[in-house]
Amino acid sequence: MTYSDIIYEKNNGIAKVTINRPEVYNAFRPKTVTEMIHAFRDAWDDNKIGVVVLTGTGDKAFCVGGDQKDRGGDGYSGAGGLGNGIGMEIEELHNTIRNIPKPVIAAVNGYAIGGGHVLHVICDLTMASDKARFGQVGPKVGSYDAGYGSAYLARVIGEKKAREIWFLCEQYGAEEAQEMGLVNKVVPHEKLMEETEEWCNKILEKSPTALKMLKYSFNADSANIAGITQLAMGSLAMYYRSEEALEGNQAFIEKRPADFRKYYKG
Ligand SMILES: CC(C)(COP(=O)(O)OP(=O)(O)OC[C@H]1O[C@@H](n2cnc3c(N)ncnc32)[C@H](O)[C@@H]1OP(=O)(O)O)[C@@H](O)C(=O)NCCC(=O)NCCSC(=O)CCC(=O)c1ccccc1C(=O)O
Repeated sequence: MTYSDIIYEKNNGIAKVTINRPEVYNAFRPKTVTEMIHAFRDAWDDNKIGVVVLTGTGDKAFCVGGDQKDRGGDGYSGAGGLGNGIGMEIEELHNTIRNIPKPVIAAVNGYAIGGGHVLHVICDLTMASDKARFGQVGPKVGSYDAGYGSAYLARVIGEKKAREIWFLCEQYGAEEAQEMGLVNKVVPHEKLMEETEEWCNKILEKSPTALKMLKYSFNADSANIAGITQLAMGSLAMYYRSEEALEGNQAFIEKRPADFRKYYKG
């Protein structure tokens, strides 16, 4: 596969997947997601690779979720049978990052927002630049991730904080994210890749089979969330087709606040 939306590199046991759409803050479209799945599967298949790094191009954003300009009344533009009706194979990508039997490190170099935030949550470890910003925006733009994005987030940081993140849609700096257990380590922005590679090399000194079984064990305890994710993505596909969801999407594109008040009926 020739990649246009990502950069995929392999070096000394480390595979690096870089989302490469800086003009939209590394938002993903259907093609981006398909390319990411392909790259993660290659890293899975390659026995010389022991660890995968996920990051974004530039110093503005890691990833800000789905490309809102690619979304309309039928969900994202790749509409078809794959992807549970959403129009992109995001559920498959989430499961691939979860199930690849090698540690995946998110190197968060800027905004990790919306579906981009969900990606770092699913990764095994998160290394954050001191300039990184974290948050969910779904309810502001007529969207949600009620699978790993909420249920697994609550496992990671606890129910109260997870609910706050989704219900208030605020942003959190790197230090605050570390305090709530959302990231493992915060480093100076310019040292992000150096420090991430140091962790990769520490991991590569360990037994790959032990690491694989440990990842399976950690995953087993939250494996039911794969089922919740199926339901969540199926319901999201239906929600995307509603007037209420479209209002959020249109408001973002038109750079105006969404008017959701009219949907509080009674
Ligand atoms: C990321 C922001 C907080 C950055 O704000 P700011 O610094 O003020 O910069 P902006 O001027 O807003 O943005 C700069 C530039 O980037 C464009 N852009 C930003 N985000 C997106 C995007 N998601 N899609 C397309 N383009 C984007 C923006 O338009 C500007 O370009 P101009 O040409 O200058 O206009 C802020 O931008 C922000 O909040 N962005 C919205 C992010 C967003 O809506 N993400 C999707 C949320 S959906 C979700 O959270 C749950 C759903 C989910 O996870 C999911 C599940 C299944 C499939 C898909 C998704 C999914 O993520 O959509």
